[in-house]
Amino acid sequence: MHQHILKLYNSAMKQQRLIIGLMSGTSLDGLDVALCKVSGQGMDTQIEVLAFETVDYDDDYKQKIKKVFAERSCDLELVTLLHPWVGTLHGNMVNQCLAKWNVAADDIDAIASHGQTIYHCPKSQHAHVDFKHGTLQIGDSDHLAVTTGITTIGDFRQKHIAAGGEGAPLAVYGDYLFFTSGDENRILLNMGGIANLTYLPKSADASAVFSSDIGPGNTIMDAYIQRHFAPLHYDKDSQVASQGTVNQALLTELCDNEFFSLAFPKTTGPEVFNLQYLARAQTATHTTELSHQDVMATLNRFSAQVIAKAINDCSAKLGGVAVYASGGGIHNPLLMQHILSLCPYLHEIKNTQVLGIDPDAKEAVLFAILANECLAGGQQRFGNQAQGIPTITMGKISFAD
Ligand SMILES: Nc1ncnc2c1ncn2[C@@H]1O[C@H](COP(=O)(O)OP(=O)(O)OP(=O)(O)O)[C@@H](O)[C@H]1O
Ligand SMILES: CC(=O)N[C@H]1[C@@H]2OC[C@@H](O2)[C@@H](O)[C@@H]1O[C@H](C)C(=O)O
Repeated sequence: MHQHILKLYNSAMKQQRLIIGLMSGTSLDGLDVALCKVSGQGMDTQIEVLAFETVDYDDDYKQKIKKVFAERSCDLELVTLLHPWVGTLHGNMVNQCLAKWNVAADDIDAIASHGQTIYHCPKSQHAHVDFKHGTLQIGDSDHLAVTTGITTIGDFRQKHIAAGGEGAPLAVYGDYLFFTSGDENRILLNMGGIANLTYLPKSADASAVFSSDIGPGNTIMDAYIQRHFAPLHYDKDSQVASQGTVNQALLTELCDNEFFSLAFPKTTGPEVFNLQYLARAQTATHTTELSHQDVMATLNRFSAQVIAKAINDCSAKLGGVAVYASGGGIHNPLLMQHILSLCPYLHEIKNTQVLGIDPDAKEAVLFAILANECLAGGQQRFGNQAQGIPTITMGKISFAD
């Protein structure tokens, strides 16, 4: 037997595994690195986050990725070069975290790497009749494995598409295994660049569970701030949006997109919700002269409105519901205030910290759970295919040498 297969077998047989979950999201703010102690599998999965760090990207990374990110036309040579470059960079960032945490690479069973999405095009968002869903993450796992010396499981989304899903969101797999509660109906809400939610009835009925993207979380707000308030990357503590007034005509136009009338589950990305989307809405409503503060106030309300509508649609099915939020949007006070005001039956929106998971680490942890399933799971049946949750093992395995 090859030594790597033997080591994998031994990892799979352990009571507890150390898995590093990595997420590099659509906001391009940094690489989320979560060192997780994982035991069990399926509905018995237990996770403890031993250490978490967001390793910030420098301007060089952001500039390079932005040249290809969500672009229909771009330099194919650059894409080819970025694929190994991002993998090696992520590997170096993991090494940096391990040194800081004083943890040896040999003690880690696996890295679970999401990679960097550069283009996402579900069937609903492209016009090619010959093609179905597609999504592309760069940062090849072989480069991470060789750079860190740690077996790396990556490229999770392709199997989802191969098995009939749209490639996203994958949150449902981890959310269902880890956050389902027999005591209450739950919505797990993540507000990153794109917002998504997972619907978890307390019945734990797998056929009723689903995850769906909702629409923009921070992505258009971030892009607007980067365009008009550089070098700021985002509207820290809603400082800009709080100074403006919502423009109702623009808000109505922004909400007028067929994505919002598609049934759950569905997926989207910054390929649709971007500055061009905003510019078209401003032109249509003759609001191109609005102040930056008013535009930001309107964008903030827009995100809140689509998120609140999704929560309201789910809670109408679930009855009483508790919402647990994660992702950078929880740090945007105006956004949180708007969402609460649009869901009057909610007394509060908690965050996943009360369930034991740092809300900024949650997506990285989800990929650690997927890697754990790849290694030691595989017995869990998920809900029905129609809900976009095929029962599959995700992730490709890269060895260190
Ligand atoms: N203090 C803050 N005030 C306002 N917004 C904030 C604050 N901190 C973080 N954010 C927002 O959160 C964003 C980062 O969120 P997060 O890291 O969850 O996104 P992501 O994981 O890259 O996206 P996705 O989940 O779509 O892949 C920032 O770009 C910013 O918009
Ligand atoms: C294609 C892609 O990378 N999508 C991300 C993005 O960020 C949030 C939302 O859009 C979600 O669909 C997904 O990530 C999470 C982790 C998911 O798959 O559940």
